[in-house]
Amino acid sequence: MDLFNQEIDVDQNLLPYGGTVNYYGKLFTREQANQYFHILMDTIEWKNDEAFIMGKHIITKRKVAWYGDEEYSYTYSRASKTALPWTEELLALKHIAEKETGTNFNSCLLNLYHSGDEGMAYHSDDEKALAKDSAIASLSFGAERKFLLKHKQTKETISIFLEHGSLLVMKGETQTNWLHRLPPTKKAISPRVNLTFRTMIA
Ligand SMILES: O=C(O)CCC(=O)C(=O)O
Ligand SMILES: [Fe+2]
Repeated sequence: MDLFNQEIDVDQNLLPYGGTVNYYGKLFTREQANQYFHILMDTIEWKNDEAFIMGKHIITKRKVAWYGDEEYSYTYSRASKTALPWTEELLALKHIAEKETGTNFNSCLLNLYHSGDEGMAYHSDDEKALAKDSAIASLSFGAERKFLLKHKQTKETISIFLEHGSLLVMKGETQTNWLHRLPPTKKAISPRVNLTFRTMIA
């Protein structure tokens, strides 16, 4: 699959300690990635995200969607969602992520950032409903954005550029020891779609 990224060592751990993050680079040609981007924009049931933060009901500009094998319920910041059944393209992308990583996934959380104004604050994907220390495969389409990881104790920060049509994997103890965020940026004005394939405990 990695015909375009012969220079990328997918086994290289980008974290110095406390977890494993591998960047696979671009899995698709520009044309294929453009096609997936447009299909996802058009076919996914995008909704503004809701959360309760410090007692306040927040509605984000960023849109989200949640798909899975079953009608999993996913709760964070006291707002819950029920997984929708896979679309044809999501299932195809899930199979590609599974083949690349050698891991099976049963659900996918999608994010749509309309522009560089929208991002995601530091968090770990360590909810109880997720299998502990399971791999998370993150596919990106659209605007290239910076992705940051910060160690919870040492505060050491790692920066990765997520390209159009690329795959990033976080696994092992990454969610236990590291936070991650997608910072807003003045540079990217075009939209970005991100898919994170996950394993929910049935
Ligand atoms: O958009 C991204 O690359 C990160 C998304 C993310 O961290 C999440 O959905 O939990
Ligand atoms: Fe996350």
